[in-house]
Amino acid sequence: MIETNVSRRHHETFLQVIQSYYQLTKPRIIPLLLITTAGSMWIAAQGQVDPVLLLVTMAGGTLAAASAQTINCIYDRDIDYDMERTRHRPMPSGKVQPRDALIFAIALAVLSFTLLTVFANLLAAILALSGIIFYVLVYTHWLKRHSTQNIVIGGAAGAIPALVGWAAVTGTLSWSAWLIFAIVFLWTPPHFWALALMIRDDYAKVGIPMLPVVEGNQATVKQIWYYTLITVAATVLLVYPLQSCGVVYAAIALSLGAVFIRKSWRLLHNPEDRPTARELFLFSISYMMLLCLGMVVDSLPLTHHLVNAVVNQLHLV
Ligand code: HEM
Ligand SMILES: CC(C)=CCC/C(C)=C/CC/C(C)=C/COP(=O)(O)OP(=O)(O)O
Repeated sequence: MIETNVSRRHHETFLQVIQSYYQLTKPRIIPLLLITTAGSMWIAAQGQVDPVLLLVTMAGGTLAAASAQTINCIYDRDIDYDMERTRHRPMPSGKVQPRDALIFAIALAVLSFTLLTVFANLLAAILALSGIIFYVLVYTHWLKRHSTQNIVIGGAAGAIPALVGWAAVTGTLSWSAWLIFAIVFLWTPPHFWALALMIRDDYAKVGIPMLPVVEGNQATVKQIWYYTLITVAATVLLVYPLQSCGVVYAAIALSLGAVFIRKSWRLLHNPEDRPTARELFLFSISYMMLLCLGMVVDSLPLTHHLVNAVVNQLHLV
């Protein structure tokens, strides 16, 4: 009986340790990063992605993002302790020691690099590694605590998974790859600043110079508005002049863009309204997810057949 209790306690502790390491990787953000990788892979492969390559690239991307986030958790443990939203993360709550977390992060990065080099290619591996380095050095160390433009420039790290996907399929980077990168890059300010408007006080408390803290809500919603317009305009360039996507993607991108612009417009006229900011933040996630799924669906051979059939029918009429 006593033995059973002891082994149950060991079991619980083991599960808690696993859970703490899992939390260090900020796992809720990773699926969307992978969806941008997938969108890019499908366009690059013209709708026919090798399932093994897909699996390897997703795994490599996951490991790289997890490594980057873990190092960010180590570095930011001081401010994470002071903010309500982040106080219960494994580092500030003392569940994982910095040294152990660092070993974990390095192991993840090495695994990611090896996996991508062996089963995808060196360019994909180098890009993923540069994503980690950029996120840690440029965003976390250099900009986050020092500039209102922290997430604009730092946001480039979050756009790198799209490049990884393209590189994994083709071994090179093309204009379309850079355009998908640009779409995620330009989308990041509306995504993050909408959230920053909601949790401005938390950032102010720890002295992080997020735009709403330093320049106020009015200036922030104006910036969100401009970035929203440029993001939507950028999504169209994949159709024309790059011709990497067709009508199905165009319809999806324009419909999503219209909603994104409408919500951003509402925030522009209600800069102090938290529910409006929250709505835009939540929509930004659906927007990126559906846009990338639109890229995938558009690129499928079946979609091309259907579109051609419809066009032929229209010609006959
Ligand atoms: C520098 C750029 C970025 C910053 C500063 C940022 C910041 C944040 C923050 C602070 C949250 C709230 C998370 C929480 O409550 O713990 C969040 C949520 C989220 N972010 Fe971002 N983000 C950035 C870029 C991205 C990118 C590139 C993606 C994916 C393409 C992304 C996907 C998400 C998702 C899916 C959520 C919701 C997670 C949930 O359900 O809780 N973010 N972001
Ligand atoms: C290819 C590759 C490895 C890319 C990795 C890039 C990456 C991890 C991007 C995510 C960006 C992000 C969610 C930042 C959170 O900001 P924060 O850490 O300031 O948020 P917090 O206030 O919640 O700590």
